[in-house]
Amino acid sequence: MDPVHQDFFEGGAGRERTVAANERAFQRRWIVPRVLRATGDRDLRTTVAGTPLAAPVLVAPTAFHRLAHPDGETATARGAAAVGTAMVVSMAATQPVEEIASAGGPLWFQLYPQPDLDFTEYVVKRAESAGCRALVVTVDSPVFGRRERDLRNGFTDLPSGYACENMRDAAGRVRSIAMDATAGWDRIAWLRGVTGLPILLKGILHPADARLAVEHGVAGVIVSNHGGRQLDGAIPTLDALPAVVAAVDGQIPVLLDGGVRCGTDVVVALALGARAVLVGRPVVRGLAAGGAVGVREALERLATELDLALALAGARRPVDLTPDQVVTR
Ligand SMILES: Cc1cc2nc3c(=O)[nH]c(=O)nc-3n(C[C@H](O)[C@H](O)[C@H](O)COP(=O)(O)O)c2cc1C
Ligand SMILES: CCCCC(=O)C(=O)O
Repeated sequence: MDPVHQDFFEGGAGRERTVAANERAFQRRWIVPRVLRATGDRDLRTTVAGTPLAAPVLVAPTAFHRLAHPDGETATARGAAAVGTAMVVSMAATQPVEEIASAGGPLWFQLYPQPDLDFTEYVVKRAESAGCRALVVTVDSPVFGRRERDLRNGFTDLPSGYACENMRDAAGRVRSIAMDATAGWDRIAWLRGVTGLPILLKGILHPADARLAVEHGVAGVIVSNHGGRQLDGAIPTLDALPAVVAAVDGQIPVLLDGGVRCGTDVVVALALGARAVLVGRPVVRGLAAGGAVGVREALERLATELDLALALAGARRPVDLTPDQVVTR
């Protein structure tokens, strides 16, 4: 891969403290196994916002897949479909959502709220018509994070020949993605009026925001700091998870992304109350290394490791894990 593009995929904001801390937070947790109780077949399946998943690991929305592999987002979607999980298509995808949907697996669509409401509605309708089953609204990006690697590399836009295909307006012109600092909670209420799709908010870290999310009738929240690409110094997601879980009090599912790299990481997040996790960079790395097969192998490996870790932790199903099975040292 072009090292400039690799820096885009791997990098984060500022001094990349949060990028590093997301992974480190998992290293500080230890699993306390239970014994002699997880009898019978294990079952990794779960359902989130109406979408059944073979395992509680989804593909996080990440931008610009054609820069990682010529087959782009379509390959990622094929890899996800092969393992029976959902892919969240980024608004900054380099292929049209209709084409990505041809892979056949369940898709959700990630939206950056745009200041042009008519255009926002147009994009949402398009995702809906393409068969996307949920809308993931990214709320941690009122402005764009300062990515030092990209600034140093002069990487400010897609190279020519590539476009954010889902940013085409009705006239076929590609708009640039705006970060909308004017979007408030009323925008979520507005979105609920323009789509019947379940809405999940991505980028919740504060328990008070989690409660507001419940009050605004969303179908779920994703505890996320955008993989450390927005606010450098933001709390590691695993550290933020317990308070968010307590705040929503079982009313909606809580998902988490950031730093999930292996099956035991998934066990820790589930035990602390996440319904499912999403993975960003591991999927991009799989895509870069081997296209659809690489994505499939990265996700299969996580599912296999999760199955093994569940068995050894004494859980038959993800919901059997309990918070007392994780300690912090
Ligand atoms: C290269 C890259 C591009 C991303 N693009 C988007 C995006 O378009 N929309 C979005 O909501 N999040 C985006 N994210 C954030 C991811 O959805 C997710 O929060 C993060 O990658 C999870 O952390 P992980 O990479 O450690 O798994 C991006 C992350 C990366 C690494
Ligand atoms: C305008 C592209 C946004 C991509 C993104 O969210 C990221 O790189 O983290």
